[in-house]
Amino acid sequence: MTATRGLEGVVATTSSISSIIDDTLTYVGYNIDDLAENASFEEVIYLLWHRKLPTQSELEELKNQLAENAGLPKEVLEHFKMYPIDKVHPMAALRSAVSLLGLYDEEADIMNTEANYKKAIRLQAKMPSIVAAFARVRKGLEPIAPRKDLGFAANFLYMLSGKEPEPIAVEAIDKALVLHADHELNASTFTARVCVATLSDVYSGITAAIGALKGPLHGGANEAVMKMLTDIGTLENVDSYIREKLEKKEKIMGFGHRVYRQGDPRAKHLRDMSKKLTELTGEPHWYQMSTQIEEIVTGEKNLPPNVDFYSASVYHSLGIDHDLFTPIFAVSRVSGWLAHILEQYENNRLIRPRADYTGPGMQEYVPVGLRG
Ligand SMILES: CC(=O)SCCNC(=O)CCNC(=O)[C@H](O)C(C)(C)COP(=O)(O)OP(=O)(O)OC[C@H]1O[C@@H](n2cnc3c(N)ncnc32)[C@H](O)[C@@H]1OP(=O)(O)O
Ligand SMILES: O=C([O-])CC(=O)C(=O)O
Repeated sequence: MTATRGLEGVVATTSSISSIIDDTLTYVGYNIDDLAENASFEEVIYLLWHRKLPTQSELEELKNQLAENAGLPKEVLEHFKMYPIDKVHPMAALRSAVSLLGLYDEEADIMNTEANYKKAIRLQAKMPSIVAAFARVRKGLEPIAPRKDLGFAANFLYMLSGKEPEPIAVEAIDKALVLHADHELNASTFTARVCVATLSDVYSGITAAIGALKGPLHGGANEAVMKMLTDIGTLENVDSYIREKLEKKEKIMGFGHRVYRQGDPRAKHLRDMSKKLTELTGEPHWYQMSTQIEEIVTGEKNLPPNVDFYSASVYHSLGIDHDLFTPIFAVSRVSGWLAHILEQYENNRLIRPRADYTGPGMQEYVPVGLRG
């Protein structure tokens, strides 16, 4: 048995949800460029869960279901107040809150297709409410109840700030949600599938996936990119900062990808948004620094930016706290995780690979008193 490090190139399942072929990303056969330009996030959720775009009435029904289910049980809101709130990362709070939600869902362990679909709606609906509520509670502010008349992206921004968001902010968040919704068998989606393949419940699968997304080699990279931009500070510092990191063989966050070779097709949409939004906020240096970093890293290492790179300056320009960047990724990606969880249940087999053992050979047990 020979191990493939990081399971690179290993095909671990079939799936009809999204594909990456020759650096082209599609959701159910629709090119991500087409969806980013034209589809709303709610349409994408429907697409991932039903493998078809919704009719107008199907879309309205989904939007109503999401709006109806966006409220949080008071126990979850109360729980936030018990956290050491100034030390807790919002991804850890989200992970704990989703796990807690499972305790208050009477259908949590009912495993039929209908009950699982209803849980998918509830989780998708409540994720932005959790992120927004935690973001406010930690600042000593009251959580804001979701509004039924707002779309998914607008409601999220409204719950964060308490103000009706500008159309340009809604458009940017909606597009970011579309771009992050699914991505074949990435680490967090694989985690979700491994978890539920034991026939564990949906809440366990999503809790596990949030844990996997949190790491800086995956979803956590967007926050790390903003930290790097902040550390660099000025355009003049970019060159020396990046070249020094490369010389020390340190990774530049937001670059590289396990699957894409020529580049991540999502990055250009975020780059365009970053340019537009940073100009609008009067802080074009974030975009300029980012393009300068891209030039050096592609030139020196031939590594193109991934989805996390330009999303950092996009979210920053929308006034979002930097440690909420990865939770926003989760608010979107939960749609993909749920699609994969439902797909796994439909055709389940336990996921259990092997390990190439590298420890010592057979040893004789020695009682503790006789050990040297
Ligand atoms: C939504 C997402 O999850 S997108 C990915 C988000 N993560 C990041 O942006 C973190 C930075 N990027 C990385 O760490 C990697 O490119 C990953 C994790 C995305 C992919 O990792 P892998 O396919 O395992 O590649 P691996 O880490 O083995 O790197 C291969 C080589 O490229 C180099 N490399 C890869 N990414 C980078 C980077 N961002 N900066 C500098 N060098 C890099 C590695 O140092 C390694 O070089 P070596 O062969 O000389 O040792
Ligand atoms: O596919 C991956 O390995 C990581 C990624 O880009 C994503 O999850 O969006």
